[in-house]
Amino acid sequence: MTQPRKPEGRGQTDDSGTRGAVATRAFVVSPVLAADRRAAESGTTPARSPEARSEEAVGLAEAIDLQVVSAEIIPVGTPRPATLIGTGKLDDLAARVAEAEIEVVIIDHPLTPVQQRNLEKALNAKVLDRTGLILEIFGRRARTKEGRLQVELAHLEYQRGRLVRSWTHLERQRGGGGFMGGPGETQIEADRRLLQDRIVRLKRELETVRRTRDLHRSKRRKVPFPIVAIVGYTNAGKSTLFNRLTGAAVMAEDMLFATLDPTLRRVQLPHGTTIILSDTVGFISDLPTHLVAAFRATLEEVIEADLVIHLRDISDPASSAQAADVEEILGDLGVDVADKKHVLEVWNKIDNLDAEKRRALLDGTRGAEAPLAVSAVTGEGIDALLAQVEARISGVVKAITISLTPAQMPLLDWVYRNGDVTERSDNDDGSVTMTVRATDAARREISERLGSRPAEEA
Ligand SMILES: Nc1nc2c(ncn2[C@@H]2O[C@H](COP(=O)(O)OP(=O)(O)OP(=O)(O)O)[C@@H](O)[C@H]2O)c(=O)[nH]1
Ligand SMILES: [Mg+2]
Repeated sequence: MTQPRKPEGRGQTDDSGTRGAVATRAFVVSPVLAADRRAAESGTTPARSPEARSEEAVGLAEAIDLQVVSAEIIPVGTPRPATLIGTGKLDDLAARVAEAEIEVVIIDHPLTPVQQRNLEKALNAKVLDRTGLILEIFGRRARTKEGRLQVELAHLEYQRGRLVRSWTHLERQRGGGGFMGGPGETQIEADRRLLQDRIVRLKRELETVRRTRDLHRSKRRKVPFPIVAIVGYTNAGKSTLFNRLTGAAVMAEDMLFATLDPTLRRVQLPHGTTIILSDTVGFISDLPTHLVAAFRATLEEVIEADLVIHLRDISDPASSAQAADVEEILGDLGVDVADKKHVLEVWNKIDNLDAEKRRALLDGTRGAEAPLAVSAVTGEGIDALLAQVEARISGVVKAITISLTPAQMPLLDWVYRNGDVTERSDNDDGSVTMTVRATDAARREISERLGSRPAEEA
């Protein structure tokens, strides 16, 4: 068995309980199944080491202010259906849980409801699996009404999935004389209906909130500025970069899922192009599917973005596994990650690398197609990033020259609001000729409204 490890870094919790209230003491247990290990070693996807996974689980636990007393990796040969972990290891764990006065045990592996219940009994502590933990974090972070509703919905869907599973399980057990003494079939049916009712009600409420937001969005969409969305694994430095580029003060913390609700800000690029920059929720491996689905609507900023910045923490040893996870989720959202014109990969935290690694990395990033390397903290590479973003966006924003006849003057105000007017001359015949910089969408609309195809400039 692996040595219990005292986690370092990140610690916003300590023994003295700096937050006044006494922190809840927790163990983080990462079961490593022999089958999972073999799959990882056969290497179809970039693998994370069990240590990296464990460290991430500690970060997740700390994100809900648990005081992680110990983190350990437990190899599991054959998973036990009742408890996942074998009896000997479980007894050993239970003794240490009691001794260290642990209230919560995080098991970084999916648990069936039965396993969760049995483990709670055996350990005499609350047990949360990875999905439960992530849902917990999201529940705490949600700020907007929509965010809260989305998390609640994901929670209910998660519960429903588990109810169904345990129900099937019990049905299989029927006649076998009561297995775990769980709720009876009718009770579960009733629970399920109750859940279903709440899900339906919640979805309706969410729909109302979304309609209002869509209204705001379509108003914003008329604004001629292209949207650039920063996405990436949780803790990659998205908010730090966002703050650096916008001068805003969005919460950037060494904490997983510091950002939940998307934040938008207007930014002016060096050559005058204005963009709307969006900071979004971080991604994580094994992100519960309910959660991805629930956040789909908020992630529409990403789906609709004119440019997606995929920010990676290149100093994290798990960086390539994280990038693979992010690309998978982006793909699920309908973003074509292979389209390098649309998705710009940026390597962050280069200040964290030692000189040798850094040189090796930067030598590899010289080519035109190579990712940009930056440090959101020191500001290194940021000018090059801005130039790159502007170059990409200039393909989206183009200048057009239009003329409004005196009869079309009522449209003048609209043009000003929907484009960036860079030149204007008022002609003797009462018409107005102007040069307008506008996005693809806005240009289309201008030509529709004017009933003519405006001349496009380079
Ligand atoms: N050394 C170094 N640290 C950085 C850099 N960029 C961000 N960080 C740190 O990384 C941690 C996470 O930064 P955030 O900006 O909150 O990351 P995020 O991607 O927004 O995270 P979530 O919102 O939780 O998904 C913070 O402690 C930052 O100070 C960088 O370029 N170099
Ligand atoms: Mg953030």
